Amino acid sequence: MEGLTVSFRLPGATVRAVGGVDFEVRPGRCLALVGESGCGKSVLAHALLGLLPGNAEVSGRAWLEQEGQTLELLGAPQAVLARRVRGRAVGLIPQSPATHLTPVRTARAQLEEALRELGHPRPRERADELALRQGLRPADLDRYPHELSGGMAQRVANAMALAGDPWLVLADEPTGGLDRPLVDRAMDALRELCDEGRAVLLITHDLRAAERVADDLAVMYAGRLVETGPAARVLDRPRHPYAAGLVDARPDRAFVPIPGMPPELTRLPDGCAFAPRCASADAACAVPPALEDGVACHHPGPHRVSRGLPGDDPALTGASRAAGGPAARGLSGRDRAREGGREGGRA
Ligand SMILES: Nc1ncnc2c1ncn2[C@@H]1O[C@H](COP(=O)(O)OP(=O)(O)OP(=O)(O)O)[C@@H](O)[C@H]1O
Ligand code: NI
Repeated sequence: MEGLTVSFRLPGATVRAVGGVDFEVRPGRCLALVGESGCGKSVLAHALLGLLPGNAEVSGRAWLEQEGQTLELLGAPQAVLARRVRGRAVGLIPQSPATHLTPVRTARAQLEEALRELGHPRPRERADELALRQGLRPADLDRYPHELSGGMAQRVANAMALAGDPWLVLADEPTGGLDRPLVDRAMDALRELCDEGRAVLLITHDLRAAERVADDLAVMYAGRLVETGPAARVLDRPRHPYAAGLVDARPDRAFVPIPGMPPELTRLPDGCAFAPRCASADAACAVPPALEDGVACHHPGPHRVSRGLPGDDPALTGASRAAGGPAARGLSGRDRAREGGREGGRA
């Protein structure tokens, strides 16, 4: 994706929801896009699939490269997006799953219909398989949407997104309404998708969930990326003051909110959008910083961040503490690399 920009025209104002975002998601990898509510994460995902309303102006380029074929998504006609992209090459796990299910038909009817439309030969068996993979019992699919808890509706939506065997999965807050064990399970399911060779873009507020699954992290603020890099590095040693603030705001870390509020997207400051909330801001910040070497800041850290809740073993991260320490976990390759790196650092 290069220079993805989205503005919404409103009477008397323009909302600049996404302001020139570049990134890449590769097969077998998970990129987590994190940032506060309203920073443009869902708009970005919807732009890729041609799902924005008529008052949206989109510019930039986004190439979907699959099996030697390249499709530029932002300029693609709706018919092409409908036939080749949505639900097929790209699966979207929507942010409010319950609103995407029809109330008058069972989850199974809707999932099997999606599978039939995709030409699946055995929709019933495949629906059961998709349900089991999400930790649902096949019988749960026979419920109507109002009979599903929020967490179950979420898992039905996840199953629907995977029905077409997508190559790229856009998971927009796929853990809404799930408690921690189910969040962990949902993240492990995303990890499996990566390990099968799919690309995953995870959109989340939940840094602990991101830490569990993501290879790479992109931190978004007021429609722009402020820091990108390997997830473990960004979470351990963030360089942008906003990224450091997000880490310290984690409920399983210092739990200190970032002071102030994000700017209005109709009246963005001329310089760095984070400057009004930033302890390091000075005159240099009147000029908007470009993203260079993975950070968009005139005074990049490394910043010291909290390692755990007060009184906890500071050597353990939140995720490893919850799981009983690194040794207690079945570590993924990414985790092993990270833990290995840490051991290496100590030695
Ligand atoms: N159709 C629209 N018209 C005008 N503004 C819009 C429209 N859709 C979204 N916006 C604005 O774009 C901005 C980004 O919204 P978006 O939904 O992408 O945020 P988000 O990062 O996904 O937040 P959350 O974490 O709460 O889901 C918000 O300020 C929102 O109000
Ligand atoms: Ni959103």
